[in-house]
Amino acid sequence: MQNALNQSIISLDANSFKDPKSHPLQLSFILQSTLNLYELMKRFHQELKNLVNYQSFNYHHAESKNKFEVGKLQYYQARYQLKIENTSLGEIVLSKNIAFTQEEIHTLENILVFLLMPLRNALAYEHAIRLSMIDPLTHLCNRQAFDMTLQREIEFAKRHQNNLSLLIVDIDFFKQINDTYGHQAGDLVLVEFAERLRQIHRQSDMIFRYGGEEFTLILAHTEHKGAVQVAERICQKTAEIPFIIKQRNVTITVSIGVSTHQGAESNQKLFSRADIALYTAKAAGRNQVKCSN
Ligand SMILES: Nc1nc2c(ncn2[C@@H]2O[C@H](COP(=O)(O)OP(=O)(O)OP(=O)(O)O)[C@@H](O)[C@H]2O)c(=O)[nH]1
Repeated sequence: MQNALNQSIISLDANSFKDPKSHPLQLSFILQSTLNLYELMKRFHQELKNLVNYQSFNYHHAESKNKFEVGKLQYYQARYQLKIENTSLGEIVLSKNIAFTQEEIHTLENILVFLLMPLRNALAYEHAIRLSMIDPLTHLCNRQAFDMTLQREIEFAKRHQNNLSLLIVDIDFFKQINDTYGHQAGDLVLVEFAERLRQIHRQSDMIFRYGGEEFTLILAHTEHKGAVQVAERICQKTAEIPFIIKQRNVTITVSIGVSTHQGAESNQKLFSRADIALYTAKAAGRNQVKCSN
């Protein structure tokens, strides 16, 4: 098997550009004019396939879990770990069912060099966007991420006629916790509660800190009955296992509103129904689940 590993230093040779469309300057411009990682990989692949014959193109960046895959992996592979100084920019694997020629490897290595800086920029941009979607206290996704995810999941559910439910979970009398034990202790309760939610609901990318002491869960592929079961479990487990605050066992409860997506309903409507259900649970004495009908 042909394997070219750890090619972090690649020599530049403009003569190897056989296709006039892919002149280095033009290629550089094409790659530098996007910060979107997916778009960048798409453009790179489009340019590269004019110069090198291959059947599959695979990009993977382990740290950010980004992937771009075209075609099915074949026996003969050219594999490159992309790096700038000590920063890993991921791995590119090209493959085909006959061996790469020396000329192809040479061209490939020359063209890869143009990807490095735009790739570093795109990864940094993506990282910054991701950070802006994370709540720094609980490390759950934040409200902005929730709005985007709910929109996406509703569209997906409509297209595939899947069930989708929403839970809004609000800690009861949280102000009292702050007032009694201090704001820092209140913060620790939020962190612990977020961790408990992760344990109860394994799809942690669908749990959000909506704001303050309010959390939301998007339950994809979940009909009304299943969503109520999840909500009941959160409610029971929260009340059942006391939180340790300043070496004291403190019982904390939550109220939960549940709604299940109906027909062509908008995300605002789905959210508003769960919110009304939450309000009903609070009004009915808290520590309980209420559903929207
Ligand atoms: N410690 C801490 N407190 C927060 C944070 N965000 C919001 N809060 C507090 O959460 C409390 C919410 O209080 P309220 O809206 O009155 O609700 P509650 O006391 O939980 O009462 P109910 O929801 O009606 O059961 C306020 O005291 C906010 O200051 C945070 O990040 N950390």
